[in-house]
Amino acid sequence: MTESNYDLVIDGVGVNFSGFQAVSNFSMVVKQGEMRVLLGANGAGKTTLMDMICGKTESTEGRIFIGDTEITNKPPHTIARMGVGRKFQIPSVFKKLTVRQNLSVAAMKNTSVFANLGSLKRCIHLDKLEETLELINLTRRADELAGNLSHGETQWLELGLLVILNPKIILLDEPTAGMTADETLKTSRIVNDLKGRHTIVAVEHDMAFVREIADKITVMHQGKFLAEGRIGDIEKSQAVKDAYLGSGGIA
Ligand SMILES: Nc1ncnc2c1ncn2[C@@H]1O[C@H](COP(=O)(O)OP(=O)(O)OP(=O)(O)O)[C@@H](O)[C@H]1O
Repeated sequence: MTESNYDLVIDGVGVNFSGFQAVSNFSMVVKQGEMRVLLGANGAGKTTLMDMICGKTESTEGRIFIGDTEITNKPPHTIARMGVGRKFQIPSVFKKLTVRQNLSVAAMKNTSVFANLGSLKRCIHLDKLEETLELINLTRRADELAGNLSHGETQWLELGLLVILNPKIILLDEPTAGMTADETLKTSRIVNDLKGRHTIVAVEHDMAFVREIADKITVMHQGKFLAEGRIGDIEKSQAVKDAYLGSGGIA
């Protein structure tokens, strides 16, 4: 695998939970730098698919690759080291540390760039830290305790903790859940900034947000692939309307 070619390839994956087939023969390819949204009704298998990509759930069929490197059923820490980062909805920030300290602690985990901090590496570290603060809109809140941040700001910090590790692939679980309209808009700007630099897969229900960020959408239904395309195609798809959105179409 080369640094310039690391499409996320999901080839016929499935998982059977003691007789219940939650995901079945599901395939998709996400191009390097692409922003892909996963849509589907409750129980469609989106979270289970994300769990298989990051190693939290073992698949019982199929294979997953980053470029040419197979990651199927490797332990989560190995998959993380191979460049897959996931942001869950529940924040894991240190509330008693400042925003800057939180990012600094996270950056230290990136042994490839920041280990054995010499003066040059310390400079890289500081540059990356300031760049990340800027990206997540928290430069002016950098010295605030993380425990004092709003819900939206906490989610952005959480994203920053991921981005500072420079993952190839970023998995986002409903990144705008619980956010105000203004926070949702700012989040779409952050995600759009990340496009091209990272390959992103997001599970998201907020269609206004999806319209802002998605390059392409993949729709799942009852654990299976249902449709894929640009938002216009998905909005027009009768299969999607029938299976997921109901006769009312996309909200
Ligand atoms: N560990 C498990 N054991 C048994 N069944 C499971 C397990 N995890 C998920 N399921 C089932 O698999 C199906 C898919 O669940 P999943 O959470 O992936 O759907 P989803 O598309 O993410 O839904 P939502 O939008 O509600 O989060 C559901 O029927 C769920 O109950």
